[in-house]
Amino acid sequence: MYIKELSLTDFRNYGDLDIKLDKGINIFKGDNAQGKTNILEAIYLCATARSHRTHKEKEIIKWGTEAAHVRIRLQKNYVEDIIDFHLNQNTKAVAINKLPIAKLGELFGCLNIVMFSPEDLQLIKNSPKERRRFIDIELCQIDKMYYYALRQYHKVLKQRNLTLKQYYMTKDTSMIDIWDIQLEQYALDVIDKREKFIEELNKIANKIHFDISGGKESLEVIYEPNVSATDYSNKMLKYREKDILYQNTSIGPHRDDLKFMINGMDVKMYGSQGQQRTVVLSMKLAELNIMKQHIGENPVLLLDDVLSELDDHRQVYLFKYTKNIQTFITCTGIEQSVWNTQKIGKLYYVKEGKVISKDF
Ligand SMILES: Nc1ncnc2c1ncn2[C@@H]1O[C@H](COP(=O)(O)OP(=O)(O)OP(=O)(O)O)[C@@H](O)[C@H]1O
Repeated sequence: MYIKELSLTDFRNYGDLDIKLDKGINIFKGDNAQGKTNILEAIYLCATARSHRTHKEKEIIKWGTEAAHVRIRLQKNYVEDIIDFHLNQNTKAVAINKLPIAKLGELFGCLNIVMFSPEDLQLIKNSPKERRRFIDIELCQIDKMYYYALRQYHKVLKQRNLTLKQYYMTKDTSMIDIWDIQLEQYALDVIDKREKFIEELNKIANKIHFDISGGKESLEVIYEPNVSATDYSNKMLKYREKDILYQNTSIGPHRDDLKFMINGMDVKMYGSQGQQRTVVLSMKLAELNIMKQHIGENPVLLLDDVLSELDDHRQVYLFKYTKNIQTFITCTGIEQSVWNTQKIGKLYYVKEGKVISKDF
């Protein structure tokens, strides 16, 4: 799939923007704080209904205006889709082909993206939350049932935690029992789907990593569920007293993690910075590959200021695996390796929320 056209209205530092995009590589070049990442954020919003960098979505509305709007015209294998994302002070609304969707989850799978930014390079060192986010963003895009299970899981979890907080007044466990029955069904679904996904990811990331490391390193991606599906109900009962005491649910997939091993060594503890970066690159490329297999066409790749963080060798691999994929690159300067090895489709100069394009 590829994005043919992007229009922004009162989005971040853009008033009105309407740009046509290339099927191949689109580069957005400009100094810091000019609006390059804002473009990728708009695309990300149309894929996930969320911003990749803020939970306070009202921040995206251009200062001094009332509402922000993004429109994407998307070409898929056989059809053209239009995605409209609208945000005002009170509501967020999405329409696909001019028909408003009732639930934001319906958007998942319409535009598939993989984003790679310098923060991702910290994936291994960062908190488990970031690693869960990595799994969730990918899985939600390829499996709508996962999205619903995860959403329901978090909704019920919130209710259970609220009930735990009220326990000291009510001394009633019947409500906790009710939440536990519901929670179990969603938890097991989430664990099962994560398990299968990591198994697939592991196989592909291993091959890619082996290739990038010149056959020297064997990567293993290990799913570390906080609790296995078979132990789930027993552990929930066992930890209930503790949960009541701490007023929080201590067991479940909201505490899952991932572990990375190279030739049997824990990368988080012992890996060099270079090894950690290569693992993340392998993971991202595996992510692209899995998405392609599941949706039957290439997703769109967003590279936010990440090229300058990758050495020539890693850049070569990145581009080797992303041929024929529509790619958006933001940068302050263009790496020589890109000029030398890549056919650039369009180059955009970004300055103070204005964009000037140059065709190749
Ligand atoms: N709601 C908003 N209204 C108007 N301008 C905004 C809003 N939110 C952010 N900006 C402006 O957008 C600019 C930042 O844009 P962006 O994050 O895309 O920068 P960038 O070009 O990617 O920079 P860098 O290279 O530093 O990452 C800043 O000038 C900021 O003041």
